[in-house]
Amino acid sequence: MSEEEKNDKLPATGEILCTKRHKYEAAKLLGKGGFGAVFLVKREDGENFAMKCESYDVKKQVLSMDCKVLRGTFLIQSPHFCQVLDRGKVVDRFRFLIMKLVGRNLWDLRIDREPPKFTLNTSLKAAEQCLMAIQDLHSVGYLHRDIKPGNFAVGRPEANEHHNVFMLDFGLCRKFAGESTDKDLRMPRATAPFRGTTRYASMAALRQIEQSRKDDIEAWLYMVVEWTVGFLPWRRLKGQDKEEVLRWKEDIRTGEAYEDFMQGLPKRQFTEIMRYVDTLEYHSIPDYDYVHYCLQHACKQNNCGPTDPLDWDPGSKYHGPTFADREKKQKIAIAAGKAKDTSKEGSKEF
Ligand SMILES: Nc1ncnc2c1ncn2[C@@H]1O[C@H](COP(=O)(O)OP(=O)(O)OP(=O)(O)O)[C@@H](O)[C@H]1O
Repeated sequence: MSEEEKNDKLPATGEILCTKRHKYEAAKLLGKGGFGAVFLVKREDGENFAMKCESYDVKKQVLSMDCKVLRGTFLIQSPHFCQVLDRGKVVDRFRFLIMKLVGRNLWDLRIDREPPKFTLNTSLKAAEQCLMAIQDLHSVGYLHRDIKPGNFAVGRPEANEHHNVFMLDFGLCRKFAGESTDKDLRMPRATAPFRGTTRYASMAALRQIEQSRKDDIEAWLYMVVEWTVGFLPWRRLKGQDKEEVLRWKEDIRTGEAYEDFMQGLPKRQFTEIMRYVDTLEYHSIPDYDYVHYCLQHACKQNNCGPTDPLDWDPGSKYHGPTFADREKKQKIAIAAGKAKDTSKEGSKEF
């Protein structure tokens, strides 16, 4: 099937899509995949949203996974996920969901810089938010399995959300908690087909071993290193070069390759994170607080202040969500007896 045939079922710019509640006009294509696309849409009241659509031709439906995951993260009121506001379908063509519109993704934001890297302050602050997003996703029982900079975006400046990082694209998510009432961890499969992006994939994923929470953290680490240094040593290798990328990832753990890899990074804290991640096993519950503590330590050692500005908003004090805010909010909610301590759910029950 040609690209055109694959996509001719998707909406055209200017097309009007109706749900039971609203009408939306497809205004602009924001991103396109094999059997799906994301559009900027305008609601009849003039408000802008993002519409993610999936063609009926798709072999494996993933839009329902986006929905399930985003319902879970909405229930815990995580600030790192877009709320789904509406959904619908155009029979025989595509299904769609309407969600909060966010801004630029963290791949594009880095690539546009000269040299293409973030300041250490920005890398560490974005790293903290992405870690919280991963922790929230795990707390509702899902693994992401495709942690990469293109799957994180900042909010829109018009909405004053550009200090907030959002996680996107749940098409490769997998529920790691069993369906039984005691929420046991699912049994790992003997081998698991590769899911993810070679450049950021964990060593276990590249070896086709069933992924678990630690693998999202390992991928997060490669992403943060790329932001900070501007590249990863295996940047020239392609998606199909899995064995070579795996060899690189093994090599950077010792000797000369380790020393080179740590160039330009807060060496002590990044070594601690890498060594810590390497101690984790399939069943391990990552100690997110410990990883966060290492990031905080890296900030302090390098004079990155809590309100130092982000690279994409150099004129304003940083006001994005932090670990400290989250703990404060939880304490207030728990004290008021209004909320369950869901952030720790993963660690207690799974
Ligand atoms: N809520 C949103 N607001 C604005 N832009 C978005 C939103 N969701 C996704 N996008 C943009 O559309 C692109 C594709 O989105 P997403 O990753 O969810 O879809 P996909 O079809 O699975 O894409 P891919 O195959 O590239 O991962 C993203 O990189 C992002 O730039």
